[in-house]
Amino acid sequence: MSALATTTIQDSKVLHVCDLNAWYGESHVLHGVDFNVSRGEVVTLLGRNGAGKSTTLKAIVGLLRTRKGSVLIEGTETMNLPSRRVAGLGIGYVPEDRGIYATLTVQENLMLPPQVRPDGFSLEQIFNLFPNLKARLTSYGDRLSGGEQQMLAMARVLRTGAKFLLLDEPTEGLAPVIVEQIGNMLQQLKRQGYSMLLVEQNFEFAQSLADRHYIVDQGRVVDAFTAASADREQAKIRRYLGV
Ligand SMILES: Nc1ncnc2c1ncn2[C@@H]1O[C@H](COP(=O)(O)OP(=O)(O)OP(=O)(O)O)[C@@H](O)[C@H]1O
Repeated sequence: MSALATTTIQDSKVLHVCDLNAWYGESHVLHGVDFNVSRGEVVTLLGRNGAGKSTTLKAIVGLLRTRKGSVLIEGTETMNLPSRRVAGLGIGYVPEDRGIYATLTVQENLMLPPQVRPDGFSLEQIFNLFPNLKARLTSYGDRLSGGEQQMLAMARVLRTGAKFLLLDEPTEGLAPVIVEQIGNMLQQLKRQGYSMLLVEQNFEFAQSLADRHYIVDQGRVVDAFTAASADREQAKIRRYLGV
């Protein structure tokens, strides 16, 4: 067996990405991305449109398979694992489009993905965290507001037992009051020990949650900030984001 297939390292990192390259067809989009997430941490990937943030998430979970480099999840090298095995390591991905099935009800959408760990959220825990979903249980996916779809998408991965969440722009297109609700829910999950990798355009939202931030530009990580240094260097970060 190759060294890659058998690598398992015990440390406090839930994610260790090293020299990640990825392609869409001939188009080389990620050029050696390096970063990590420790257990219980909330880490953001910030950057301008087209910088490569969503592509980084897709390459990590194996939805984009034309890739090279190393992605250790919970110490296990995943580059040669099928997506099903990657999910089994306890990683839950919420894509930018939220992936809600329009012709299935809220309950059917919730129950669709298989449980990957025994200690996923029960329906009761889901309704405690997302009370709106209880009232909408029999509504079809296409009848939900953007905020309800985002909550359903998050609830669905929590039910699977995933403890490490990859969230692609969870606040995109949502009203400020809903953004605040989603921020509160993510804070609760953080207090419960969930690790999160968050792609965000909304720096204020990212700042309210994250322990650390990475700046992605042209398919590379070009800078990194702790929460404290991000407070001091807001002007520099805004320049990176072009805002
Ligand atoms: N399916 C695809 N096929 C070809 N090129 C793509 C595809 N998806 C994204 N790209 C290109 O890859 C590059 C990185 O895109 P990516 O979506 O990762 O950026 P991003 O940082 O997430 O920004 P955004 O917020 O705009 O999605 C961009 O140049 C984009 O045009």
